[in-house]
Amino acid sequence: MQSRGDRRKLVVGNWKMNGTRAANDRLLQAILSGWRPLQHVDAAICPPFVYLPQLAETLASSPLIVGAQSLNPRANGAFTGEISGEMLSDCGCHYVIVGHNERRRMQSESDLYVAEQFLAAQESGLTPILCVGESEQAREAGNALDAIGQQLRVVIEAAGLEAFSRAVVAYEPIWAVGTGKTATPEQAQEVHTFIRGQFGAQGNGLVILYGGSVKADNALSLFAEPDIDGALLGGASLNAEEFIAICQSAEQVATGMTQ
Ligand SMILES: O=C[C@H](O)COP(=O)(O)O
Repeated sequence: MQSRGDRRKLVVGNWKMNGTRAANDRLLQAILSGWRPLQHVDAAICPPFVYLPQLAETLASSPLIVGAQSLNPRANGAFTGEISGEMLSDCGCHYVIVGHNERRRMQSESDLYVAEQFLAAQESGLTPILCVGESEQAREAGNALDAIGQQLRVVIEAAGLEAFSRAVVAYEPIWAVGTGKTATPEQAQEVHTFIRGQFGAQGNGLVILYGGSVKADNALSLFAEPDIDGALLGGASLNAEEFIAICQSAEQVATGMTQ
């Protein structure tokens, strides 16, 4: 049975709708020049679709992994403006984020649609990062775990538990995303324990990230929690020093766990 020490840590930078070719080059060069090798942590960057080839090329001989922010679940066809999983694989992606709360809200992506994306990602050889999280209202009403349980259940029913051996889950409380309000380590740990519990014995191997205003100065205390295996970063991933420092915090905690 896998334990906490067997799970690699993972830090994923979601650049959201930010960047230009020139700005990306500057940011990537700053990250690469400040990078210190990580033994127990994987690090990935998910830029906007149009910059995937740029990142795949720049990061090709680096330890940094490339991911995408979304995909259309169909294989191909008359879906103007959409991008398939096969296209993402073809562009050098390893991960793809599905169910990010910004897309659930702004693009009206339903739980069922997210489940289709999850399946399509795996069919294309990508590792989905499934985002779940509750609204502020749900938290205040004491319904946070119900809301998250429902989001997970729809994907588990569609894909099966075994599919999560090739997936990552990210807990992102909506009220903490881009707001500067972070869930306390204890609040996040409670939800991560709940999420892991939905997968039975298989949950021991599942990498579960926390996302929502993670910064260099709060990462260590979050990563120290037994069920927080890394972070999905927004704003902090646009700053090389912050991004590197957060990856190093994950390494520090992971190194402590293996000693
Ligand atoms: O995908 C990343 C999350 O939405 C977190 O964003 P944030 O770190 O800017 O709060």
